[in-house]
Order: sequence, then structure tokens, then C-alpha cells
Amino acid sequence: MLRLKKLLKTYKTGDQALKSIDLEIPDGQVLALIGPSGAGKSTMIRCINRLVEPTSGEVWLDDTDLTKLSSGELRQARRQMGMIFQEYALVERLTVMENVLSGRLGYVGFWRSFLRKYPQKDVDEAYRLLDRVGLLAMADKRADELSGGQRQRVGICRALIQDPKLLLVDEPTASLDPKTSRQIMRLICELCAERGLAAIINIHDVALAQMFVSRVVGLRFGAIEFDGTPQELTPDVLTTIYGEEDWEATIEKVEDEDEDEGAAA
Ligand SMILES: Nc1ncnc2c1ncn2[C@@H]1O[C@H](COP(=O)(O)OP(=O)(O)OP(=O)(O)O)[C@@H](O)[C@H]1O
Repeated sequence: MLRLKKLLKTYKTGDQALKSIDLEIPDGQVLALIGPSGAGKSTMIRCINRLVEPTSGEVWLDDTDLTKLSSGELRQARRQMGMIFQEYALVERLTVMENVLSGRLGYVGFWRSFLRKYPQKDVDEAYRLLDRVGLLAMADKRADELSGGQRQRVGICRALIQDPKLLLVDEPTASLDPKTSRQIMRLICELCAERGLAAIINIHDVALAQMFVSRVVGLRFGAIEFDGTPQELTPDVLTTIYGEEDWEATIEKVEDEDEDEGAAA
């Protein structure tokens, strides 16, 4: 269970990115975080694993308040939180396998990782994960030889090999075409269901969020404006979250797409 209590972030510039957020996410729940640009979505995700230091408030992962941890303790706690990024954050000159195994860096010692001597069970698990996401044949390719969708699959494997309790996912589809975006969202949600993993997915595309998750939280000006099911996300609610922004365009775009979902994007 993840619990945010009165989580607040004011940047040095004076920007109040989060205004006292209270939120509970039970084990196994996948939640989409939506809202207009600047609403505080990335800040919220990054405050949870303290890539951004919260100004005040608490972040409880099970029985631990992450905001109270020393840097050593935080390093340990971060193992429990896998992160998936928009720009994949792969090491381009390393192979797919090496990129996946880098997700174990929080577990193996410095010299072992420096010499790239990972335990055999980690290597076996990396192969299993690559097989699950349809990339087994690509294990020895360099990351810079992959398509965007393939890169994101590697990013997903790297996060999962950490064996996390929680996935923090920051705009996973922002660099992808609509069809690949759907495949990646489906994959993330299926993997969470298979593993009983909770996830927070920061996603711009409202229609994609509605297709795949059971709970949507809408942020506006750093506060929660909506918390409910995709079905409750009516045009009126969307207008309160986004203002008069033209959110309808994204919905039409996805509905017009054909539903042929190949695997190897
Ligand atoms: N490093 C920073 N320093 C100062 N202000 C920042 C910083 N990062 C974000 N902000 C401000 O905090 C607010 C929230 O930004 P954040 O990036 O969390 O929003 P977002 O909802 O993720 O936006 P987007 O969808 O455009 O990525 C914005 O007003 C932004 O300008």
C-alpha cells in the first residue's frame, strides 16, 4: 500500500507544484495520473521515490515513511520502486541484456556490476522477462538499434527485474505512435496484473488511460481535481481538469485507429 499524506512541493523558484496531496493506492492497483501540462504529475511521481525532494508531507510505502529515510536507507527502499521513463533512459552502447540487468544494480555490489558479473539467477530472470515482452531474439542487440516500442519494452524489463512493489511510470508512451502506445500500455497493465504490482502511470492521453486502468486521478494546479473510474470521467469532469483545453481531440484520434494489435512494435 502506498499512502501520500499532505504531500507538498514548492520549488526554489516559488512554483507550488503539489499542494497537500492525500492519496492511497492499494497493492495491485494501477492508477493513471492525468492533467494539463504543469499540473504536477511528474513532480508527484518523482516525490514518491525522492528524485525530487518533497517540501513537506509523508510518503508511506507499507510501514515505511520514505521522506524520513537517510540516503543509505533510501537507496535500499528504492529497490522496491521500479521506474519507467518517457525517453527510456537506456545506455545506448550497451546490449539489451546489459540494460535489463542494470535494473539489478541496487542489489549487486559495485565491483560485480562494474565487471558486469551478475548472478546467474539474474541473467535467467532477464531472459524470462525479455521472452515475456517479445524481445528474446534481441537480447544481444545494442540498445541504439531498437525501435521506440522495443526500447520501452527494455525499460519495462529493467524496472521489473528489480522485483519492485510499485511501478512509477512517467509518460511511457509520449514518444510513441498511437498503436505502439496502446501495446505498451496494455503490456504494462498486464504485467502489473500478473505480478500483483501497483503502478502510477503519468499519461497525457486520456483515452489511453480510460482504456486500460480502473482508477484515474486528475491533477490541476497541484491539487486532486478528480479521483474515480474511467467511466466517471465525463466531458464535464474533463473540462474541470483541463479547463477549456481541447481534450476531445485525443479521444477521437484513438477511436479512429484500427484495433489490429501486433506484438513486435
Ligand atoms: N525543477 C523545477 N524547478 C522549478 N519549477 C519546476 C521544476 N519542475 C517543475 N516545475 C514547475 O512545477 C509545476 C509542475 O510541473 P510538473 O513537471 O510536475 O507538471 P506535469 O503535470 O508533469 O507537466 P507536463 O505534463 O508538462 O510534464 C510547473 O509549474 C513547473 O513549471
